[in-house]
Amino acid sequence: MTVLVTGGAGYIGSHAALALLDGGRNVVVLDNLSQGHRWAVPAGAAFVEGDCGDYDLVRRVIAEHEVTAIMHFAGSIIVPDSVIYPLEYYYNNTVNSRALAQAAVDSGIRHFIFSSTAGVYGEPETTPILEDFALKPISPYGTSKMMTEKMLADAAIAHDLRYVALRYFNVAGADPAGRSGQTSRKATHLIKIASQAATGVRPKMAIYGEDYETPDGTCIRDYIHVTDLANAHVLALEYLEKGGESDVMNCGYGRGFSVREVIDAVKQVSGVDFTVDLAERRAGDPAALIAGADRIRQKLGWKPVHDDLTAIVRHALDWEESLKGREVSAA
Ligand SMILES: NC(=O)c1ccc[n+]([C@@H]2O[C@H](COP(=O)([O-])OP(=O)(O)OC[C@H]3O[C@@H](n4cnc5c(N)ncnc54)[C@H](O)[C@@H]3O)[C@@H](O)[C@H]2O)c1
Ligand SMILES: O=c1ccn([C@@H]2O[C@H](COP(=O)(O)OP(=O)(O)O[C@H]3O[C@H](CO)[C@H](O)[C@H](O)[C@H]3O)[C@@H](O)[C@H]2O)c(=O)[nH]1
Repeated sequence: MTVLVTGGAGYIGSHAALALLDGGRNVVVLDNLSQGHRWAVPAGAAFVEGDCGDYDLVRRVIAEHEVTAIMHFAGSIIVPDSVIYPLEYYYNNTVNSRALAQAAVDSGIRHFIFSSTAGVYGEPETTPILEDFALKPISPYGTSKMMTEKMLADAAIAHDLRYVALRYFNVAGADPAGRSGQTSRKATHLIKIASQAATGVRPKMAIYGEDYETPDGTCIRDYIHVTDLANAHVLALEYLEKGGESDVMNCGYGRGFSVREVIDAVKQVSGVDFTVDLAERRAGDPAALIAGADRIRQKLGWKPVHDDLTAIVRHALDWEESLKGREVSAA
């Protein structure tokens, strides 16, 4: 019994692989290393370099490793890039997911966990955001994920496959034991950028807009620690194995912090007063995104243990320091 983790050389997938291994499961990682790093694959996991959209390869990996479940993290993740290169995003996130799902169904895989995003909701009129809100993505990235969710829903009706799509809010932090963290070659996420500014990897950073309708004028997001998120995946798999129905679930804590509060926390924890410029609003940023987070707690019994901005920032900073000297571009 082995779990196939696509994208397990990347940020969230490597943490999920660690959580699975910590729980005593066998893991095989399939990653094409387009963004991830071979060294980020946890030591106890088998590794296959290749594409999750390669149907024959996936069938072979499933057979050779006796895979019984799939966690699908592989994908392209940068929202503004998806606006510039939409067809590449639909290819990597939707077309390749279709091939993976086909290989899963044809191989008799019955349990599938999918990395979705709060981006499927677009700009909701009210917050917190519940799972049954209308899906109105405003980027090709969000649409590519929504399409994969729909494919899985239809496949689950037609075939002996059940799935959980986890809609992540803002993922941040790093493994508390320092075994993995955010290593993406092209950093865009706020806590990663601020950690790079605090550790001298970048000279300064900017706040994208201070004129939103929020208490301090900057955007509010629901930051979830990557280790709590990884554990949610393990619980989602156990839920399916116990016979749970296919479902979609938000992954967030149900509270938010503003961009300014996050930057203040990074400055406070690091003790570094790095330069912060004020820049124009970034296109497509909703003012506030907070998860309605009851469903995942009720259905999976998920109990987060790192719901603490200081801890999230501390772990992100520790990871950023540990990256110095490794082969990772800061761009
Ligand atoms: N980071 C976030 O805040 C966030 C938020 C919502 C959803 N997600 C989703 O979570 C998943 C993981 O994101 P991440 O932050 O760990 O990104 P990441 O870039 O660190 O990891 C993605 C991994 O997938 C690999 N990959 C990409 N395309 C592949 C393919 N076709 N075949 C095999 N491997 C491939 C990359 O090499 C990389 O190792 C993605 O699907 C992303 O859309 C992330
Ligand atoms: O250098 C920076 C980077 C970010 N921000 C701001 O910080 C906030 C958070 O931005 P991120 O880029 O960290 O995250 P997003 O909210 O844009 O998007 C992330 O969270 C979404 C859900 O909330 C989706 O899950 C999406 O896939 C994921 O990338 C935004 O207001 C952004 O404008 C800055 O001010 N300066």
